[in-house]
Amino acid sequence: MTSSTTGTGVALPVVKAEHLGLTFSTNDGDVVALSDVNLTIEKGDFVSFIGPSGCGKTTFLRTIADLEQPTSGTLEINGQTPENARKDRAYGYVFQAPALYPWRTIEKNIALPLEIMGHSAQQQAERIKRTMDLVNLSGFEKKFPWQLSGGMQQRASIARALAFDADLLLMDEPFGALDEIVRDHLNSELLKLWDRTKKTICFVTHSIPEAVYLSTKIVVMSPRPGRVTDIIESNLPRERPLDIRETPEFLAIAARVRDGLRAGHSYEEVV
Ligand SMILES: Nc1ncnc2c1ncn2[C@@H]1O[C@H](COP(=O)(O)OP(=O)(O)OP(=O)(O)O)[C@@H](O)[C@H]1O
Repeated sequence: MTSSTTGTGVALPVVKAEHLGLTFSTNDGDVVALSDVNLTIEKGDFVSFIGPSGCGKTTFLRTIADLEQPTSGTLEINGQTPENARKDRAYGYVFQAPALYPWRTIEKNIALPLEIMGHSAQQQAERIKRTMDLVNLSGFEKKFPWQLSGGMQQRASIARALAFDADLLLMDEPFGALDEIVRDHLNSELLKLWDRTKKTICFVTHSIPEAVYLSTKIVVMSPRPGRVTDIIESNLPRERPLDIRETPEFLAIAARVRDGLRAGHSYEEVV
């Protein structure tokens, strides 16, 4: 893996966007998905992106993952271009829907990218065991996706993304389709996993409580064109029981996120 420190040993930001813009050319004209986005994400940050539909959250994640190409500005991942970071397997990606192959067992789903990367059977088995443990799915290796609940399937997708052993995890509304109780549970598991693995996480959400509960940094975005309207640093402790959501400190951060969304004239659209 390419070094992510400068020559002087100073850690490089994991993500650095400067004046980043992305305009899609469509038959109906140009769509400005991202405009003048400036953002630095440091190693170990848990960054949530919140904003109404169409403000460019997914596009930003996809640009980090080299699935979309910026049309202006610069974007570096560990000091590299997105293309080189992708080749370096710098990130794991978790999609909104679990996207597991129904004809493969959970362990075979996790193994697939490892097979493609040429890992030996023993390496695959080790990684499958480690990541299944991390997401509390041990014992379900031989099950098929359709034999698991929605929350368990999403945990399996997280295990698959973790199996790359990348330091950066990109998560696009991974719990959006789950009911609130399952979501609470997975949020608290994800925080523990983040704490144990020291990964950097970029997390897209529509939920203010979810963003505040999870993040060290909350990026508030606004649409037409997609831009960053506020970046809120959270001073909540790293260890967060679920009832932290009732504390004045938590509510104060949530109020600031809400204000940021209102300032972008978009609050009414956020659920
Ligand atoms: N491939 C594409 N071609 C043209 N326009 C696109 C494309 N992908 C996204 N867009 C447009 O770019 C804008 C940003 O879309 P994006 O999916 O990033 O928003 P989002 O904030 O993630 O929305 P949501 O919360 O609904 O997922 C939208 O106006 C969308 O219609």
